[in-house]
Amino acid sequence: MPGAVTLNTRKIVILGSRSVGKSSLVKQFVDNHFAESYYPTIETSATKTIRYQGVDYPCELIDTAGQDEFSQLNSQYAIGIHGYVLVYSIASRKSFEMIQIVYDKILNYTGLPSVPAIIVGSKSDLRTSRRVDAQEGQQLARENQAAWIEASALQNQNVARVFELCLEEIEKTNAPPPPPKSSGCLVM
Ligand SMILES: Nc1nc2c(ncn2[C@@H]2O[C@H](COP(=O)(O)OP(=O)(O)OP(=O)(O)O)[C@@H](O)[C@H]2O)c(=O)[nH]1
Repeated sequence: MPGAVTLNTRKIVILGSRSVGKSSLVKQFVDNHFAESYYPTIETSATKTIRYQGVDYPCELIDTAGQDEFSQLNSQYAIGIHGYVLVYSIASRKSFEMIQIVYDKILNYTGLPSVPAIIVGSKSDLRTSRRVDAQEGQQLARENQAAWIEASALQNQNVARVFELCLEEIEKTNAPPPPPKSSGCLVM
């Protein structure tokens, strides 16, 4: 049933500064379409099924308005959310610096030590205007136990990977802990 909420439904929120390409990533992923024109988002939601380890997960992708350091995190983006796509533009240091601020707001709101997340360096096609090195993105992700990738909605590069990796982060957290290692010694 289209749009039905099932046990497998996962809610993913896309956050980041204004104009970093959040809507463009979602549009490219869901509709295979890229628009040059810029319309600031208020909030939209789209659904697409993503497969992970042979299981289909209908994912609700919640595309948000751009944040700045003064924006308050809407409670809707903290409660009942399974995973986060945190987007900066590789051509904007300010948008990169916003990632930690937004991530900390999520932790603050949820009271959790970490949440399933992927940090995305968007507009990777803008090579000559690059202001954030790949290594910096990777390090930020490591520090926050998040995944990381660079993507271009314009060139449709790594766009599907963004959402697949986010789902992977979510399901890693949901996975039961591995069985304890056998010591080779059985205590009866
Ligand atoms: N070169 C390039 N431009 C992009 C890319 N993705 C988005 N853009 C452009 O960047 C501008 C902003 O894109 P949006 O997707 O609307 O950005 P947003 O983050 O949703 O913006 P807000 O709704 O204000 O938060 C638009 O003019 C897009 O065409 C990309 O991968 N490469």
